[in-house]
Amino acid sequence: MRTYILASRSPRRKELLEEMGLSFTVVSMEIEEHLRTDIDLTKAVEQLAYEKAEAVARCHPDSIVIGADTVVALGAQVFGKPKDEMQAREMLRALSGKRHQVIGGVAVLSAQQQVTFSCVTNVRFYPISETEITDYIRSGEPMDKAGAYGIQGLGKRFVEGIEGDYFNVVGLPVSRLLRVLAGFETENR
Ligand SMILES: Cc1cn([C@H]2C[C@H](O)[C@@H](COP(=O)(O)OP(=O)(O)OP(=O)(O)O)O2)c(=O)[nH]c1=O
Repeated sequence: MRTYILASRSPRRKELLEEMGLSFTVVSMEIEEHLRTDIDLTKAVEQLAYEKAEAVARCHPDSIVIGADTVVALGAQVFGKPKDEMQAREMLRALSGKRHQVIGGVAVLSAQQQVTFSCVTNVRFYPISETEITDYIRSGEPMDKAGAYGIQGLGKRFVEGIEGDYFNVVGLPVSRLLRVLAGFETENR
């Protein structure tokens, strides 16, 4: 039986996988996250997930390594994690009253097999006032999250509606991932 490694520092991804009863360790490598703009956005996000997983898989060839990446797309604009509070404010202003896509890329790698996939969830925000934005930034919640919000936290107050996988927004499309992992299990038998 192979061991699983989650190649991510995200506490949300760890929690989501733990809730599913998967036994795994966390090993993450610092990689330079560069989102390609010459390919389709979903493919570029998958590629980042792949790079995160591959950096760890190289040192752990006997494990099944899971990498993930999440970005927020508003038309042609793509938001990762805000660099500072000013950028968080700009992202929240842009998302206010609009519908955006949360794109999650996932890569699962073993020595024998590599699967990458992406998941898109539509999220619509109510209009958000400057005061709400200021209060929200003061909470500290936006700073380590793509699009500067956390749907699972105080950020839920902005959400008018959602279409698609909620858990993809939180950081990991767990149900699809478990199905992919089941394929790796079969391969191991
Ligand atoms: C939109 C949204 C994102 N997020 C989080 C999920 C991810 O942790 C983060 C996006 O940043 P990522 O760069 O995808 O991941 P990370 O830096 O947290 O972790 P690692 O690269 O080590 O895997 O935003 C939420 O927690 N809630 C939300 O509603």
